[in-house]
Amino acid sequence: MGSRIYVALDTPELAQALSIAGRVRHHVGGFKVGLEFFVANGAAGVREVAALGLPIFLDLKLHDIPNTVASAIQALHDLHPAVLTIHTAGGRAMMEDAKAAAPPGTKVVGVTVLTSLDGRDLASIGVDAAPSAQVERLADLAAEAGLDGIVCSGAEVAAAHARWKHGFFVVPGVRPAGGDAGDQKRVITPRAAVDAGASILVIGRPITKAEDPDAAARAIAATL
Ligand SMILES: O=C(O)c1cc(=O)[nH]c(=O)n1[C@@H]1O[C@H](COP(=O)(O)O)[C@@H](O)[C@H]1O
Repeated sequence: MGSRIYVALDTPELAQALSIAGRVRHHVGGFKVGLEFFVANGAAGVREVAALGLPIFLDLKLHDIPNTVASAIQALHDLHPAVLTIHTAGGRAMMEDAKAAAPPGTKVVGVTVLTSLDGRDLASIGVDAAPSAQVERLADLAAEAGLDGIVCSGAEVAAAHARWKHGFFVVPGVRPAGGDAGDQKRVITPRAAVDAGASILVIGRPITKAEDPDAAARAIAATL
């Protein structure tokens, strides 16, 4: 299989996204474009990144009533992303309708507990569970709803994988040993994430903010 590394092109600047993508493309498995890129550049921008020839992970983290989420996914149909995100917190009916609305071949994955949150953050929004327990609960719900997999931190992926053998597990919050966590609270090294069962790794700043993004991507790939 190709590299498990998806680079998060987190910028609203199309030229900058294309420049980084072009530099790293031989050492990564795909490109993730998220909210800031999509708001600024829309579907046309996504097509330009897709033209580089690697799979696209469209990270819109949709979270709304079922009809609105399903309609938004239908409106994205001709982009055919390899991976598309929604929030599991939208509930079972929303997840079912999202999956039904997605193009065949698109993996619809549900974000569980954002990697920028810890147990105290969950308590502050009224979730009386540790991140690990909450991820397991939401993973079960995502599997029941027919999603393809989930997004979770490296700390939870082994337990989630044990419960859901054929699930697709996306792990962000990935930092090479000693790397700056920034706003991430639940981080893991690339190697440990793969060993724990990650299907793909989402890596942004450790590659995109490096002086030489291609060298950074190569160095991370060499640890896998
Ligand atoms: O769905 C995601 O990709 C995601 C989920 C999550 O829980 N945490 C998380 O960081 N992400 C994304 O993963 C990327 C992480 O970027 P870096 O922290 O720069 O590596 C960003 O694009 C986030 O939007």
